[in-house]
Amino acid sequence: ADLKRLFINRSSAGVCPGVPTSYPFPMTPKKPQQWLQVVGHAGSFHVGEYGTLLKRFCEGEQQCYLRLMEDSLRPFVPGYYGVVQHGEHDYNMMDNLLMNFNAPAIMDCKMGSRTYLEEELLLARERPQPRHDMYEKMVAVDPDAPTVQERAQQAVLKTRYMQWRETLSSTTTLGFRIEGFRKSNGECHTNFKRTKSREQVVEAFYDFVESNTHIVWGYLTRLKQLRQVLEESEFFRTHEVVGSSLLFVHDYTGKTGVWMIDFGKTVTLPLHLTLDHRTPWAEGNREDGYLWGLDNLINILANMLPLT
Ligand SMILES: Nc1ncnc2c1ncn2[C@@H]1O[C@H](COP(=O)(O)OP(=O)(O)OP(=O)(O)O)[C@@H](O)[C@H]1O
Ligand SMILES: O=P(O)(O)O[C@@H]1[C@H](O)[C@H](O)[C@@H](OP(=O)(O)O)[C@H](OP(=O)(O)O)[C@H]1O
Repeated sequence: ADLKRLFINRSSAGVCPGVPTSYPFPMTPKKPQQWLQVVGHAGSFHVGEYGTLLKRFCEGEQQCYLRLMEDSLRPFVPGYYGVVQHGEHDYNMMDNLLMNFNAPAIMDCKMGSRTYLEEELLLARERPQPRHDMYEKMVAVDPDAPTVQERAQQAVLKTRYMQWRETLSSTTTLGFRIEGFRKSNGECHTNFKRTKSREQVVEAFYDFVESNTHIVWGYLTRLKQLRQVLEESEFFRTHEVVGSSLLFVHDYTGKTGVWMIDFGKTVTLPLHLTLDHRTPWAEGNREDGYLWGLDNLINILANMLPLT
C-alpha cells in the first residue's frame, strides 16, 4: 500500500518510439515472499508485492529493461513492470526470480572480460578520482598489490581497482567470474576474489550444486538456449553489456533457472557499431567478451557431466 506507481512521461524518459514505458502487474497471488541477496550493493533492494522486487532506480537500467521486454531475450531476464516510489526513492519493479522455488540455492556470476565501461576509462583519464575505499579493499586481499604511488596516496583509481580484480579472478582468463553463492541450507560463500583457474571454478560449482549432476544438466541446457538467443538478439548486438550477471537458481526439487540480471552498466552503442561479444577487447572496439565467457562457462559445465 505504500507503493506509488509512477507513470513516466515518454519524452522525458527518452524512451524509444513504440516501446511502452510500463507493463501490467504480474498475476502472481499475494503470498509471503522470499528474497535473498547474494552479492551486490547493499540497500538497493526492497521486496515488492505480488512476486516483485524493487531495485533502486537507475535510468540506464530502466531503458534496458524496456527494450528487453520487446526483445527475444525477454524469457531470460526478470519481467519488468515500470517505476514505483517507495519511501523517499524511486525503484525499478521487476520479477523476484526466487518466487517459484523452495528454499533456493543462488549463485551470481559476473559475465564478460571487462567490468568497467569504456566511458569510465575516459572519465578516469580526464578527471582522476583516486579512492581510499578501493585501496583498503585491495590491501585486504593483497598488501603488495598497490604501487608506490598508490601506497603514498592510500588510494587507487576505480578502473585500476576493477582491472586488478579482473586479473586476480577468472574475468580476464575465462570471461566470467563467480561473485558468490548461497546454498539452500543458508551457507554463504563470497570469497572468490582469487578464484581464477578452471579447476577452482569447477570446485566452486560442485560445491554449489552439491555434486548433483542433474542440476548441472539443467543449468547447461538453459545456458545453451540462452547462447542461441543471444546470438540472434537485436538488443545484445547493439549494446555493450558490462557488469551484468547470470543468476543461477535451483532447489531440492531439482528445478533450475538462469537469468540475466543487472543492466546498470549496459549501454547502447553508436548507430554504426555492433558487437559480436567474442572478439578480444581493444580500447575503442567496445567488445565486452560476454559470449566468450558464456562459451567457457558452457564448456566447463559440460565437462562436469559424466560421459554418456
Ligand atoms: N530479479 C531478481 N530476483 C531475485 N534476486 C535478484 C534479482 N535481481 C537481483 N537479485 C539479487 O541481488 C543481487 C545483486 O543484484 P544486482 O547485480 O542487480 O545488484 P547491483 O547492486 O547492481 O550489483 P553490482 O554490485 O554488481 O553492481 C544478485 O546477486 C541477486 O542475489
Ligand atoms: O566486488 P568489489 O570488489 O566489492 O567491487 C565492486 C564491484 O566491482 C562492483 O561491480 C562495482 O560497482 P559497479 O559495477 O556498479 O561499478 C563497485 O564499484 P562502486 O564502489 O563504485 O559502486 C565495486 O566497488
